Amino acid sequence: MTVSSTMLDGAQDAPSARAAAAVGQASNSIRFDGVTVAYRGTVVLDHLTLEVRPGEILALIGPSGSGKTTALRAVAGFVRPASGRIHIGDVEVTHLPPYARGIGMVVQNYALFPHMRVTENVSFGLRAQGASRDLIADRVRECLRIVGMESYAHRYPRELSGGQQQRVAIARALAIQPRVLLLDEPLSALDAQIRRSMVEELARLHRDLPDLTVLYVTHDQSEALTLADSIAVMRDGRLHAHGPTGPLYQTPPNRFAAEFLGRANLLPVVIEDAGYASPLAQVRIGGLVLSATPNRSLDKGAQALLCVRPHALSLSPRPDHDNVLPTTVHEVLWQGDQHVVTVEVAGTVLRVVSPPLRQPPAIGSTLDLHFAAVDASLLPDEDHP
Ligand SMILES: Nc1ncnc2c1ncn2[C@@H]1O[C@H](COP(=O)(O)OP(=O)(O)OP(=O)(O)O)[C@@H](O)[C@H]1O
Repeated sequence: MTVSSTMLDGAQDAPSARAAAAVGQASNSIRFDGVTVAYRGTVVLDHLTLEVRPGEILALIGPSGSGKTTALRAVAGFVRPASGRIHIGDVEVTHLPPYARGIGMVVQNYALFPHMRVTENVSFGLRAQGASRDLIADRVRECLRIVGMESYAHRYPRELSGGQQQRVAIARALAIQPRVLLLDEPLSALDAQIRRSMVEELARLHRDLPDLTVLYVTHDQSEALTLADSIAVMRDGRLHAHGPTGPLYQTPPNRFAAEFLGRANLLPVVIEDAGYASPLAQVRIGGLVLSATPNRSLDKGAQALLCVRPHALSLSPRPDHDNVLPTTVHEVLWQGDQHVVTVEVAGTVLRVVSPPLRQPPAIGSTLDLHFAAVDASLLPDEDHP
């Protein structure tokens, strides 16, 4: 499943070549319109409608088996949808063969040709397209420069580390100048430290190539939050949430998205004032009223979940923190660069992440938490619809 072997092998017939040229000319968005994929009658991608806008990185995240790779393979042309349509730019590619779609692809296990040197691996797609020697030399040099691998051009894959092999795989995918780059868990075979530096490199790569549209499949929410302009959350073959990264993290639309995008404290509350006439909603927990960012789908009297991220809860008052929540301390953990304090309020356990504390609170003591209404969003309580 490599870009070189599977997508570029073989001669292109004339209509496919024309379509490929058209894909190259059109704007470089990726659009799924009601795409359904089934394996032996089992639906694994269910009416996916989603757009990756030109030049953005969209991270497709979700648990194992949620359909992320299937969606990406449908764009690549390795999976044929049972229904729905896929466009790259203005061109419908649903029925085009993989090599005619104008895409680059990088998968988890590098998939470099072991018997070819780095240069030959990177130039493979261009050679299959019949590009001139001068063009190939220029492109290979440029792509190896982009991924910082110029000085390894004559090595074989076995002479490279995992991170270096993945850089070569990225250079190979970029060599054909794709409008769209598909990345399927590209970092998951690497150890944690190299993964972090590769995330930074991918962010730099995207700054260097701002027109490149990237569909990035990962199950790692921190990679998605770091790299992506927008995030789509999948579950059981369905799209569960989609939006720009910051707002989606800050105001997730449902419990699954809130918890999949990072640690979320979810406190059951009742809507006291939905906030239609004011910038903030008011919610009640026991005898206490707190303010939060309104959710237009939640009316007065509805049961809801107040969502606050652990680092948005503070142990001391701040001028912009308008909410005070009295709690009881359950546990205090020092983790070097931070303290994690677990507290309880009205039967719900909350997690607070704080910079290291000189005087951590005692277990069993009462502790006021402070937080800003803008850091508190409201979700429907699916257990009490
Ligand atoms: N070729 C296939 N034949 C039959 N079932 C398949 C095939 N490929 C994938 N599936 C099934 O489709 C569902 C979705 O798989 P997919 O690989 O898209 O999930 P994913 O979200 O990418 O998971 P992971 O994070 O584990 O890679 C799974 O239940 C999987 O078992």
